[in-house]
Amino acid sequence: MLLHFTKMHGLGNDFMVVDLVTQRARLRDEQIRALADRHFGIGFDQLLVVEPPLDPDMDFRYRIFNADGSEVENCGNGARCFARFVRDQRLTHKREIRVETRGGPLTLRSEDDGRVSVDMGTPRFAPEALPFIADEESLTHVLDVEGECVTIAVVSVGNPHAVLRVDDVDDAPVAHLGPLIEAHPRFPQRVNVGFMQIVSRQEIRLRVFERGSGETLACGTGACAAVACGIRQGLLDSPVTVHLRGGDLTITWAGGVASLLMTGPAERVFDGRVALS
Ligand SMILES: N[C@H](CCC[C@H](N)C(=O)O)C(=O)O
Repeated sequence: MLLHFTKMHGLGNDFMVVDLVTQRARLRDEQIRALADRHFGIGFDQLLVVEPPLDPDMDFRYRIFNADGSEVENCGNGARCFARFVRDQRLTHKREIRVETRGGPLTLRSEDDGRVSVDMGTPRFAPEALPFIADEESLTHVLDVEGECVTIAVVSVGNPHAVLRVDDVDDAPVAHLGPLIEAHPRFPQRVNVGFMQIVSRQEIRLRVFERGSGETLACGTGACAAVACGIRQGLLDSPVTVHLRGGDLTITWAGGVASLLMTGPAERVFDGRVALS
């Protein structure tokens, strides 16, 4: 079968987006991994799948698969591209849609200036929310990484994140510590790893080694996670500008049970068709 898809990106975090509302297809893990390959396939950080909702109160089901084929709970940059895609494809005319994900419901709003605002829900710091193996909830935790003691903060924004502070993201040990923390045994379902440099109380620089995809140019849930941890530790004041390698996001959070709000761009690159074996 020929599968129609659209290649999109949010600040260089790139996606293959597939409409399975008007198309019928089942994608197996090995097919997703093959399509993710940047040399022998299409190449993407995540595959985003649009499906009819299971809950009639929702507009769509939003499924997310990493480059390694693992299905995950949330994808912030992808949510903005999802919102643009369903309107471009005339699957909805609504400006504001509610979508169901494995990590819970999201509200996506397409703004007049072409950007998309996403209500990312309430951050959860309890270790069991990630899951993360720890004796108690704490502002930070010390992780033994091959004999090196690494101080991290942990948070779930639907998907799990560990956030480290670094003096300068440009020489942060992303390639070394990223995979070691991603697969650390205290994270039974692995974890996304953020390296945060605090520039001021309302500005950070951030690099993210993503679970199942490696370092990406930007990570929306990673930006939300870093800001939530920084505000909770009294280091940041909302709203925060997050400088990622692919561009900037604005993250707002009033604390407590308030939602994290993210606003940023969503770009289409090309449409294509791929033969599924
Ligand atoms: N790039 C996505 C994050 C994907 C999360 C995925 N790497 C996971 O395993 O949770 C974002 O913009 O939020």
